[in-house]
Amino acid sequence: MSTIAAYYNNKSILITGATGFLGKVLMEKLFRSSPDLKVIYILVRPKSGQTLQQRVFHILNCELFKEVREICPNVQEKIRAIYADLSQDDFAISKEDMEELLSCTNIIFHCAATVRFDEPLRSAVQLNVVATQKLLLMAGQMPKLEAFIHLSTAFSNCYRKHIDEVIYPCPVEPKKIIHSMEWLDDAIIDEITPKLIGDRPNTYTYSKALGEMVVQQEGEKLNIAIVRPSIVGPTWQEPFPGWIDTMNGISKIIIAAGKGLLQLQAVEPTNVVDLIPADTVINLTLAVGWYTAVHRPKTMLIYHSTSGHINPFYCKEMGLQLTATLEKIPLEKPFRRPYTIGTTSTISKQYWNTVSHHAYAIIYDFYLILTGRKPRMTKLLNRILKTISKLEYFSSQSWEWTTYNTEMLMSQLSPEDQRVFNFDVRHLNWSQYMENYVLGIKKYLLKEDMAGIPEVKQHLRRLRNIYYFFNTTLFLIACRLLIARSQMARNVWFFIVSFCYKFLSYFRASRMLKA
Ligand SMILES: CCCCCCCCCCCCCCCCCCCCCCCCCCCC(=O)SCCNC(=O)CCNC(=O)[C@H](O)C(C)(C)COP(=O)(O)OP(=O)(O)OC[C@H]1O[C@@H](n2cnc3c(N)ncnc32)[C@H](O)[C@@H]1OP(=O)(O)O
Ligand SMILES: NC(=O)C1=CN([C@@H]2O[C@H](COP(=O)(O)OP(=O)(O)OC[C@H]3O[C@@H](n4cnc5c(N)ncnc54)[C@H](OP(=O)(O)O)[C@@H]3O)[C@@H](O)[C@H]2O)C=CC1
Repeated sequence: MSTIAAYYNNKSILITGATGFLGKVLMEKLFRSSPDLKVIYILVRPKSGQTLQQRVFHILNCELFKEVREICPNVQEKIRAIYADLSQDDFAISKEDMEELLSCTNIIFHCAATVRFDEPLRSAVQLNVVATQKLLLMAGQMPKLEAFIHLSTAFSNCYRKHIDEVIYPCPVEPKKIIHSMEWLDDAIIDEITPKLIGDRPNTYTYSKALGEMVVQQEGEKLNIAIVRPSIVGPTWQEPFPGWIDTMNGISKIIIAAGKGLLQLQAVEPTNVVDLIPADTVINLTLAVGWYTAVHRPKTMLIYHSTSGHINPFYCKEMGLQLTATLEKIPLEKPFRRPYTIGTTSTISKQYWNTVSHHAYAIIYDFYLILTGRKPRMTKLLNRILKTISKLEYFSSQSWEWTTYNTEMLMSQLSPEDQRVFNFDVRHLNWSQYMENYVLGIKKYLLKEDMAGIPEVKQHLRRLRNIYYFFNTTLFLIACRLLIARSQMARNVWFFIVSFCYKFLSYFRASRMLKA
C-alpha cells in the first residue's frame, strides 16, 4: 500500500476552504486514497440560503464524489462540518467545536482565501492574512498537530520574473498592515492601496504574499509548509479527467472564446501559460503533508506546483488547440465561430478590438433592433472585456519558477507513492488536456447537454456561411464604391478582369490542343 495513503488513515484532518474548487478535490482524494481516515473537519459558513448540512450534502452528491460514494458509503459520517466564518474575529466557532478541534486535529490544510483580484484591501487582508494568523494561533494550541500546510499562489511574488521557493519579504511588515486596517477608514485604505501593493497587480497577490510572511513568522514552532500552485485547471486524471466547477483561472477566457464573444486576448504567442491540473496540486499537497509530518524538515519548505519549466505550454499552441477543440466540442448558443488572435501590441489590440469585437456587437445589436428585440450585445461585450482586462497582467507575461523542493520530494517517494500521488507533469499531453478542459467546462460548469452538440455544429456551419456571405458582400460593396470613385481603381479592376479572361482563354486553348 502507498505510504502516504497509509499515513492519512486514522487521522483527524482539518480543512479550511473545503467548499472551494481545490478543497473539494482535496477531500475527494483523501477519502478515495485513505478511506480509513478518522474524520475530516471542515470549517464552513452558510451561503446562498443553504445550511451547512445542505452544502455538505450538495458537495457529496456532485459528480466528483461518485467513486468515493462507492468506496466509502459512510463518507457522510466522516465529515464534521463546523460552523465558522473566517472573516470574523474568533471565526464564530462555538466553544464545544473549538475544544474538539484543538484536542483532536492531526493535520491542517489551509485552503480558504478570497481569490478575487479586485477585493478591497481590507477584506483581502482580513481573510488572507488575519485569518491565517489566527489559524496558526489555533494550531499552536493543538497538542496532536503533526503538520500545517498552507496553500498560497505561485504569483504571490509576480513582480519578479524568476521566483525561487523562498519567502520574499514585503516592505511593510504584515503586523503593521493588520494594525493599520483596524483604524484606517475605507477611503484612506483605497488611497494607499496602490502604494502598498507596489509592483503587484492586485490585492490578491499582495495579501497572499503577506499571508506567507505571517506563516513564516508565526509558524516557527510548528511543522509547517507552503504549496504554491500557478494557474489551476481541471483535473488531469483523477478521479476522472476534466472536473472543473470554477470560473476562476482561465475558464472565463475559454467560455468567452467558446461563445464567440472573445477573439482577442492580450498574449504574446511565444509566452508560456503556466497551467497546472487540480489533481496534480492536490497530490503534491498531500505528499507535502506526509513529508512535513513524518520527516519534519528543520526549516519551513515552500513547494512550487508549476508546469512551465518541464512541460511548457505555449500561448500560440494553446490558442490553436483551443480553436480546434471548440470546433469539435462547441459550447451552446455561440454568437460567432470561435477564433483566437493573440497580441500584446497596443495598436494591434485596438485594431482587432474594433474590428472583431465592437463592430460585430454593434451590427448584432442593429440586427436585434431591426427584428424588434432589445439590443444587449454591446453591453455584454463591454462587461466581458472589462473582466478579461483584469486578467491581462497574467496573460501578457511569462514567469520562471524553480522547483527544487518539489523535485526533492518526488525523489523521496516510493514508486507506489509516485503512482498514487502523481504530481509529475512531464507526461501531461496538453492537447488531450485542453480537450478535457473544454468538455469539463461544458459538462460540469455550464451544465450543457452533450446530446446538443450536433445541433450546435449545424448552427456553427450556418454562422460560417453567414460570415462568408457577409465578408464577400462587404468586399464587393467596397470594390464597387472604389471603382465608381477612382480612375486608378477602375484601371486595376479592368487589368484584373482582362488578366483573368486571358488566363482562362489560354487554359481552354491548351486543353483543346492536348485533346
Ligand atoms: C483563449 C482565447 C482567447 C483568444 C486568444 C488567442 C490568442 C492566441 C494565442 C493565445 C492562446 C490563448 C491563451 C490564453 C491564455 C491566457 C493565459 C493567462 C490567463 C490569465 C488568467 C489569470 C489567472 C491568474 C492566476 C493567478 C493565480 C491564482 O492564484 S488565481 C486564484 C484564482 N483567482 C482567480 O482566478 C480570480 C480571478 N477573477 C476575478 O478576480 C474577477 O472575476 C475579476 C476581478 C477578474 C473580474 O471581476 P468582474 O466583477 O469584472 O467580473 P465577474 O464578477 O467575474 O463577472 C462580471 C459579470 O460578467 C459575467 N461574465 C464574466 N465572464 C463571462 C463570460 N465568459 N461569459 C459570459 N458572462 C461572463 C459574469 O457572469 C458576471 O455577470 P453577473 O453575475 O450577472 O454580474
Ligand atoms: N484556483 C486557482 O487557480 C488557484 C488557487 N490558489 C489558492 O488555492 C486556495 C484555494 O483556491 P480555490 O479553491 O481555487 O478557491 P475558491 O474560491 O474556489 O475557494 C475558496 C474557499 O475559501 C472559503 N472562504 C472564503 N471566505 C471565507 C470565510 N470568510 N469563511 C470561511 N470560508 C471562507 C470559501 O468558502 P465559501 O464556499 O463559503 O465561499 C471556499 O471554500 C486559495 O488559497 C488560493 O489562493 C493558488 C493558485 C491558483
